Amino acid sequence: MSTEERDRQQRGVYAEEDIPAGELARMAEVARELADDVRALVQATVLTDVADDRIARARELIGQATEILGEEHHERSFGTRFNSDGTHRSWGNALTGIRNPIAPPLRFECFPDKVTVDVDLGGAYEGPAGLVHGGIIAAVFDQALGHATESAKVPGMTGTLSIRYRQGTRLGKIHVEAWVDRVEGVKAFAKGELSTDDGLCAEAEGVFIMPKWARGEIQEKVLGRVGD
Ligand SMILES: CCCCCCCC/C=C\CCCCCCCC(=O)SCCNC(=O)CCNC(=O)[C@H](O)C(C)(C)COP(=O)(O)OP(=O)(O)OC[C@H]1O[C@@H](n2cnc3c(N)ncnc32)[C@H](O)[C@@H]1OP(=O)(O)O
Repeated sequence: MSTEERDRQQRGVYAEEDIPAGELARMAEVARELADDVRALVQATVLTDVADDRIARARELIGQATEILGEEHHERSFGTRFNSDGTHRSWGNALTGIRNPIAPPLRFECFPDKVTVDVDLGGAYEGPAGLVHGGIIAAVFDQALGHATESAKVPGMTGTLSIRYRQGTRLGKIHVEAWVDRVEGVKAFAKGELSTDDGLCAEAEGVFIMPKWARGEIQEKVLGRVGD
């Protein structure tokens, strides 16, 4: 596939919608509840200690649920949908997506100078025994620093991300802060810190770049709207 064809396809993932606010709120509630249930299922799967016959029964039920959910579905991914009311939604996002059970999910608070997020990472996010997986920490930072750039109206895709793991992050509650350090043209340099009751656990810095294919129309849309 040529670069032009790939860029065209990538721009096409950004869909336009016209859903009334009340209907959107209802859809969000349904999506959240389903993802919460499946997240609980993931946690139960990791931690279960029941006998084989109970696992076989659970698998039967999970199979039925998967079949029902698959009756109608999006083709490949949820993408980002721009609504006529000025919001956009990325409900499939692996870290924040409200209908994605893989997402912890992260819910950011935005301040003029930074974004913050508090989340409880349970047994499904384990790396070293009892500790959060380093790749999960990197993913959380990627999203948090990315969110800081979006909040500061200089959004971009991750060009480079580096992380300094200072001490193991115990499974449980984490607090993350991220902010934009400086901007140079299409590049936003962001930084972040992750802490727990044990203190500072990891620090990150990264470069977020508005890609060539998104400069212009898509850039304007993203900058002009709020979303989840
Ligand atoms: C709708 C708009 C879409 C974009 C905005 C997103 C909206 C944000 C919305 C919501 C935020 C939510 C938060 C998201 C968080 C999650 C983020 C991720 O997981 S992103 C997935 C992982 N990252 C990738 O897959 C990137 C893959 N790489 C690329 O696409 C390109 O290589 C890209 C965009 C990084 C740069 O390519 P070029 O062609 O568009 O830009 P060129 O013109 O070559 O470079 C511009 C400048 O950047 C430097 N640069 C290029 N690549 C770099 C790199 N990897 N690291 C550092 N600098 C780099 C260059 O040297 C140049 O600098 P000089 O202007 O000359 O000073």
